[in-house]
Amino acid sequence: MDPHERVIQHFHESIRTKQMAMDQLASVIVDGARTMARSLQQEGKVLTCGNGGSAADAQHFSSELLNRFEMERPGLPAVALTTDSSTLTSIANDYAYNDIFAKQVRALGQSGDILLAISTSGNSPNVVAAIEAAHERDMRVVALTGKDGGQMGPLIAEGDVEVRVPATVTARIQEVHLLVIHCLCDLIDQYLFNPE
Ligand SMILES: O=C(CO)[C@@H](O)[C@H](O)[C@H](O)[C@H](O)COP(=O)(O)O
Ligand SMILES: [Zn+2]
Repeated sequence: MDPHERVIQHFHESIRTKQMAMDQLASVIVDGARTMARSLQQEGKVLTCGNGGSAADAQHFSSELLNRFEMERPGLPAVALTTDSSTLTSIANDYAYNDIFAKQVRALGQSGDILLAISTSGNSPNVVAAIEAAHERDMRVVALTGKDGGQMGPLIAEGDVEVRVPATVTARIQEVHLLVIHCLCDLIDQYLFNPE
């Protein structure tokens, strides 16, 4: 094992995946940002969820909305459903781990809100359940997925947007998800605060 070579290989694969994603995903990312901006313009909010690295991504996105991305502007309403350990542990303890996001979506979600659902496999049962809960609440879903979209793919309904990264390795998919999140933040700011 040559560690230097392995690092170079990670960079090469990340660059290649981002290039493929750029070619395939630019317009669907624009759709996702437009869907979110429209909701925010109409007093909606964004709820975010995911597991592991995707939980970090969910929090990353919500903090950039609540505070700011690159532009000076008022905070925007977003809630990461991954952060309240009392709520997460009580739902997991009293009901099931699979319900940790769905129960929060049913409590906080209102018609016209957005769920940003992040899963590299599309198969995390708690994220799948959150999408079902969001649809019950008449919310739209912006899903960041990868691989074959997993169980989340078929749940994408009219008005929802799925950004499916064309890759199978979790780390590569996550690296693109972060870039997509920054594109969404930038476009939301443009739609809301710099319209033509
Ligand atoms: O960050 C990583 C791997 O790079 C892990 O923490 C990863 O996010 C976790 O294994 C997740 O549970 C994977 O869930 P998902 O992306 O399939 O929904
Ligand atoms: Zn990771």
